Amino acid sequence: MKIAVVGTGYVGLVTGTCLAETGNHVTCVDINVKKVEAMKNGQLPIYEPGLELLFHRNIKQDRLFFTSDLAAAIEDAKIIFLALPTPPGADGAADLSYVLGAGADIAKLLKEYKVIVTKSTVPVGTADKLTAVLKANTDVEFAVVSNPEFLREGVAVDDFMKPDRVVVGTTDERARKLMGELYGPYVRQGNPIIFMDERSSELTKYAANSFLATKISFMNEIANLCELVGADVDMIRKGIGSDERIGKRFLFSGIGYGGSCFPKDVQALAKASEENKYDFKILNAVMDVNTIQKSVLVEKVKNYFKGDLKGKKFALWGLAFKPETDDIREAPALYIIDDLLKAGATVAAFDPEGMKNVKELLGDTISYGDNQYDVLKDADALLIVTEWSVFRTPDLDQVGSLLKNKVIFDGRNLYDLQKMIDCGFYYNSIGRKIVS
Ligand SMILES: NC(=O)c1ccc[n+]([C@@H]2O[C@H](COP(=O)([O-])OP(=O)(O)OC[C@H]3O[C@@H](n4cnc5c(N)ncnc54)[C@H](O)[C@@H]3O)[C@@H](O)[C@H]2O)c1
Ligand SMILES: O=c1ccn([C@@H]2O[C@H](COP(=O)(O)OP(=O)(O)O[C@H]3O[C@H](CO)[C@@H](O)[C@H](O)[C@H]3O)[C@@H](O)[C@H]2O)c(=O)[nH]1
Repeated sequence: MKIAVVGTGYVGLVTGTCLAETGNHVTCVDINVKKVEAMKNGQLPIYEPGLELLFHRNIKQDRLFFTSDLAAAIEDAKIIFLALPTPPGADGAADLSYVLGAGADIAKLLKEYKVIVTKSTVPVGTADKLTAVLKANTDVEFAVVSNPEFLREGVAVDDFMKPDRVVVGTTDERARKLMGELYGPYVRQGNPIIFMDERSSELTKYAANSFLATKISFMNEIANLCELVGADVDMIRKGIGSDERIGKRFLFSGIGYGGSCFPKDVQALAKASEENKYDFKILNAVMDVNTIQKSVLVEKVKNYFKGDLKGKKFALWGLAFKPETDDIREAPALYIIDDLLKAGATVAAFDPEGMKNVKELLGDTISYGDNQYDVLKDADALLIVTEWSVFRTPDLDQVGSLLKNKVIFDGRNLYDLQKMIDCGFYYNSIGRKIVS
């Protein structure tokens, strides 16, 4: 099938590449001309495990194309995916200008029936708004479909190729048939394509992200309580996670959820509720807990150093908002760096993939290492911020000898408490005993 994907960010590029992988002819279009040129030259603009292989294979076999010309991209496409940004506006509501703007541009180019699919995360009622924009600009028939994306960065290719479910919101029979045909190869293991109306589909995406964010904030509150009552959050995680009704996943307490989705989507759902005169109390609590949790690690540091961080040097392991991505949008590391710098400290950081983006954002306000040990020299303490695999089993003798003090603050609970005692570290993690 001929497909167009508008927007080649984390979602658009993965969607386009994975749709080409099952034999479709996919043209990806982006307004960022430099990015398009780089992709045409075989350069992948993001780090996403497994994507490079499929990207090169599908370009080489003439199934995956890039352009900045919208008309050329959509000319023969039966389905046009919109994978455009929906950032928070000043009031927290999702900004739909990219999606609606692209809708108007597409409408003016329509010559025959096409299916226009929103992959972007959009509030309830967007399909209606998009339909109205298209109708105002064309007399040609079309269908607007909601098809939210559930991929996680770092495992995006797997999530797209083998989704837990595909949600398709449409009341148009022709569109339903085309979407079913397109997604058939991705649900061969029996995971469902769940068809529903557009509004339910749009809300499903926000409900999923908000529920997951709620799980995380809940566990962060349990962790904070654990520290007061002398319990261990990791034991509690195991204890409740083995109940199938709760489930083992997404119960890890830490330094708050980040990334380009949870913070903005929880906020957008709260805003949409407010606009509908509904006081969604849980969401406000989830956001409040997350705001507090982002400062928990630096609070621990301040307590240890009796409030005086002036002139102290801190080593940071991890900058990306989660492992296996170079994405630093709403990364807890950025909040931690900001707090440390404001307190008069200096920061030396290492991240396997996230340093390029942080350098672009922060320049030399912090220093960077070539590897994780580089940043430890003469540091007053080490802070673990992202749980990259490479940080899981460090050479603790080397860590201890490079650091000025054998002090670790761990925002991801990577290490065994007894091991840290045996190695002579002061070790302060989340929701567990402080050991030294
Ligand atoms: N990142 C994720 O993990 C993820 C997962 C599921 C859903 N989503 C949702 O998907 C949407 C896209 O997210 P993303 O992370 O891929 O965004 P992104 O910022 O990485 O990419 C957006 C791309 O769109 C391009 N663009 C902007 N305006 C354009 C236009 N008029 N025409 C063509 N291209 C244009 C930009 O240049 C950029 O390359 C958002 O609504 C997001 O909430 C994201
Ligand atoms: O037990 C956990 C799991 C995650 N996190 C944090 O939650 C954030 C989000 O993590 P994750 O969900 O793995 O990454 P994303 O790539 O942001 O994916 C989420 O957001 C996407 C965009 O909407 C959705 O498509 C995905 O289904 C949804 O998981 C990160 O800061 C994690 O550190 C925790 O603190 N504890």
